[in-house]
Amino acid sequence: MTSIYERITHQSVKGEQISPYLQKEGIYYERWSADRTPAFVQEKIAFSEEEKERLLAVYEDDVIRFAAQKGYTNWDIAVLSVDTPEMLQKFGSLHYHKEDEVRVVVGGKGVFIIKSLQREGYFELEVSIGDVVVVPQQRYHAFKLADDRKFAVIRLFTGEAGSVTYPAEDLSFHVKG
Ligand SMILES: CSCCC(=O)C(=O)O
Ligand SMILES: [Fe+2]
Ligand code: NI
Repeated sequence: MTSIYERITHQSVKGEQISPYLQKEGIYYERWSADRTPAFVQEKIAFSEEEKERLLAVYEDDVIRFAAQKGYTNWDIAVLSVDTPEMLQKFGSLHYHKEDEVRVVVGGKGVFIIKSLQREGYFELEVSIGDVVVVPQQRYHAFKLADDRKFAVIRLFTGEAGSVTYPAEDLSFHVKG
């Protein structure tokens, strides 16, 4: 269930407060139907290439519509878990991109840690299957797994470079909070 936790104020934001909160923070958010998830997504941590293709296929119509609507030109699927320490390390470090970070959650749960526009510090956005999130270019953020230790997303890009990661410096940031 989507939720927000403000690290500085220790406030939580849930339910219908989520959309207005993210709008004020400049984070695009929408919900897609999550009732199309193939059974293997719940049962496994790592997916075969064939399973990744199957997962992309069940979202393909929505992905094509969304890409056309927002001008994204290509997409792929990324699966993070305790079995992908290098990706966890890379995305767990504070960073930004020079294009939007566009993620459709198609498996598991995850936490985006995003630098607030409204106040000092960072807020944590926990997302799950069906959540669509766009972290705008240049925005400082990081990522960590949630309690079910795996996270599968469809990533949409505007350029061939994909989402190149640029390290960000902020001494007040700690991925654990
Ligand atoms: C793998 S989705 C979220 C992690 C992230 O910040 C990124 O992909 O750049
Ligand atoms: Fe990122
Ligand atoms: Ni520290």
